[in-house]
Amino acid sequence: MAPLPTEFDVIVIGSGSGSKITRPAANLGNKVAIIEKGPLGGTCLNRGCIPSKMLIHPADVINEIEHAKTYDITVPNVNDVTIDKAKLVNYVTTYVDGESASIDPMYEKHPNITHIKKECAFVDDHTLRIRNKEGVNSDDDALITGKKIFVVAGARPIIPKIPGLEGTPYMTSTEVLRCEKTYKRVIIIGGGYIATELGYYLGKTGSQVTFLVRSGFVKNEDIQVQEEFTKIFTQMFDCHFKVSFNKVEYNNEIFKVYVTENGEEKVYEGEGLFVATGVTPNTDVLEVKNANIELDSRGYIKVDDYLRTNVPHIWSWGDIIGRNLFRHSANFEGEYAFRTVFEEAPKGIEIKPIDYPPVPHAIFTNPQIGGVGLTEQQAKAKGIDYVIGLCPYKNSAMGDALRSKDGFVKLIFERTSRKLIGAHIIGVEASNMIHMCIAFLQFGATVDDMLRTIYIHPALPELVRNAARRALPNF
Ligand SMILES: Cc1cc2nc3c(=O)[nH]c(=O)nc-3n(C[C@H](O)[C@H](O)[C@H](O)COP(=O)(O)OP(=O)(O)OC[C@H]3O[C@@H](n4cnc5c(N)ncnc54)[C@H](O)[C@@H]3O)c2cc1C
Ligand SMILES: NC(=O)c1ccc[n+]([C@@H]2O[C@H](COP(=O)([O-])OP(=O)(O)OC[C@H]3O[C@@H](n4cnc5c(N)ncnc54)[C@H](O)[C@@H]3O)[C@@H](O)[C@H]2O)c1
Repeated sequence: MAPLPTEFDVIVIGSGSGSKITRPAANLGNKVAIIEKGPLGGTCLNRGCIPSKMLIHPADVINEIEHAKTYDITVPNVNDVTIDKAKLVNYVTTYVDGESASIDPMYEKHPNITHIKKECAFVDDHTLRIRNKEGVNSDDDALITGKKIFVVAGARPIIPKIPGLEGTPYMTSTEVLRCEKTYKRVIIIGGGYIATELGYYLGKTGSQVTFLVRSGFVKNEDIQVQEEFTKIFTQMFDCHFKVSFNKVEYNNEIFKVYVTENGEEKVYEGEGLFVATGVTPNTDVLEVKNANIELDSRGYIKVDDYLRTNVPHIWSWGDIIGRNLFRHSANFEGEYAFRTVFEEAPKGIEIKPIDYPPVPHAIFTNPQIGGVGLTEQQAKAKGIDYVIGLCPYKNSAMGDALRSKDGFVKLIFERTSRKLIGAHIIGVEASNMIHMCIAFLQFGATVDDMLRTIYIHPALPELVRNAARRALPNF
């Protein structure tokens, strides 16, 4: 490898939403270093959003086939429907690896970009060491300096300290997404985004899954969404709640998970164990303390309303600041950082603090969940006088056509202004349906605005109108 240039105008650490700076800043003539220890594209492309959704869709197809009898369609031997998992995983892996590899030449060919394919760590607030070996600092590590540094190094799965777990071949999401094997039984620890999405995928593609959940499923959702989700998921899969974990054993290719459940000691067995208990920021590996970058109590980087750290020439966003752990919010932040630092500041334009529109989310299970704005419990905690409108899927023309038994649209309005303050959807196409509510919320729509809108008949969004109608008598 040719010796690295040592001085840069801009250093970007992390190639996920860090991509919002790398090429745009280089196109302006800045000498940019992008430091990425893994494949280009970050978590979303390589081990997150993209591969997970590509695997979940075939699981949805299997689910549809299993429910064919609802429409009097006979599928011979419905219990024998199988999937070539190795082929599917191979297809998805090839796709994401190809997409990632396609970013490489864009960086390699750019005259102003130096792509450093190694792990880095701070030496001081302008200097980074480029490690020859991951996790180890050595005297022959190269050092580079940057005038402006953007820390967009994300987060990684956190592993709980359960006695016996360390050293066993458990899987995190990273391994599940590339696992070609179908384990007969998989035990899943966790009940959040990753456990439910990938647990659904595993459960529909040939494994018997057992969810062991510390508290309950999808705890950040509106309380009624949590209840509906739990009702549906427990009909589909073996689910256990209020579980505490005592120890894990792995012998003869079988995991045994020892737990206490409702005061009773129990043991669950499986050939696979999937741990999905949240993430931890990559600030430790980066040795951000050497740059005196302030962290919060959980180890996430503290930034102000301009995404600046306490060090004036260092900015940060995305998972590593722990605000919203989504690719869409990280992209929004990255675009703000580029605009303010490289476009507005040099022109002397007064920089405004980042103004987040409502940050929506979706969970791509079956049923899907889509949400934006306040949950009912948040509205209550804030002392807001609110009005609810709720319409089950089955009370709509398209819901009937789909033979929906479950799911609903729930809208929350502020009583005096009549404005929408929260929308929560659980059911078919919830991740798409929520978008009209995102727009209504962002543009300050009232219940009356929502009812002055013409909805296509008989499309699913009529459910949103029906929920708004049902709110009216409650004002
Ligand atoms: C299984 C799964 C499914 C998901 N599904 C969704 C979804 O459907 N929708 C959604 O919005 N979000 C989803 N997410 C979350 C989403 O992937 C993240 O919020 C998003 O990718 C964060 O982007 P980022 O730019 O902050 O960090 P990342 O994309 O994680 O980028 C950080 C990069 O920094 C690199 N890095 C870290 N430390 C160093 C170092 N010391 N030296 C060099 N390089 C370093 C890492 O290799 C990484 O590539 C999912 C996550 C997972 C795990
Ligand atoms: N569709 C999406 O947008 C999507 C999909 C996947 C992941 N993500 C993002 O990735 C992040 C990480 O996802 P996740 O599912 O790992 O986190 P999460 O916070 O959603 O869920 C973590 C789960 O693990 C449990 N848990 C935590 N500590 C535990 C412990 N010590 N023992 C047992 N259980 C424990 C929690 O109770 C919870 O059920 C999410 O915050 C989310 O923003 C988003």
